[in-house]
Amino acid sequence: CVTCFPVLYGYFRSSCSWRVRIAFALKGIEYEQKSVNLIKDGGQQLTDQFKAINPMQQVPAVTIDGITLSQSLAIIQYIEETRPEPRLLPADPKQRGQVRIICDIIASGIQPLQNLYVLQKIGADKVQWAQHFINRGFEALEPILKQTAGKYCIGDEISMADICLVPQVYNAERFKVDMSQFPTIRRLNQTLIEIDAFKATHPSCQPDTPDDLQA
Ligand SMILES: O=C(O)/C=C\C(=O)CC(=O)CC(=O)O
Repeated sequence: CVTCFPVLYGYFRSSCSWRVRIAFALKGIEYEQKSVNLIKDGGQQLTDQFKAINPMQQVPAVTIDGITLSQSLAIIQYIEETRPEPRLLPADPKQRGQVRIICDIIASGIQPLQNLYVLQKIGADKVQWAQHFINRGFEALEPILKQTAGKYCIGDEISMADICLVPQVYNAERFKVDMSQFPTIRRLNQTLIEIDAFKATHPSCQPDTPDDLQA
């Protein structure tokens, strides 16, 4: 359907689903949410029905403009290219490069190593494992952000870097990472989390958030 609202297949505390919710919110795009419960029934993402939507059997996936997209950054880039206002990538190519460093460190270098699938596969202590990879990534992000940040990750304009950072800090807090080691990341997160598009899309207030985790 080309005329109806985009549909986001996601899960309240999937950090990658949250990235897409923030992007929709920042751009003021109305969308419908369909919950894919990653825990219930052994994981609804593993059903044949969902596999037809995303063969990687992960959230998020989005149907929009008559096509189905998966992979949060691909989704956000599509939204950016088709609904350019307000922009989520700076005009300056150097700053765009910096945005992409932050996004890639998080989306390739941290989150995939601490996601549910990996934690379920490894025999090791889940919390220690997750902490290790989040710490390793944040140790790289901290000095980079110290150089690039203004009010937000890259200067004073919200970008895809901020969209990736906040949900990753949420995961860090979930895994009890000591955030006092990362003052720049912590400061940016505190600023961003007060902005409507980040607040309204928080895992604690989604349609599929369980009652005991509701804010
Ligand atoms: O524990 C659960 O309830 C299930 C999964 C998640 O929240 C999401 C992840 O696996 C990690 C992530 O999104 O970064």
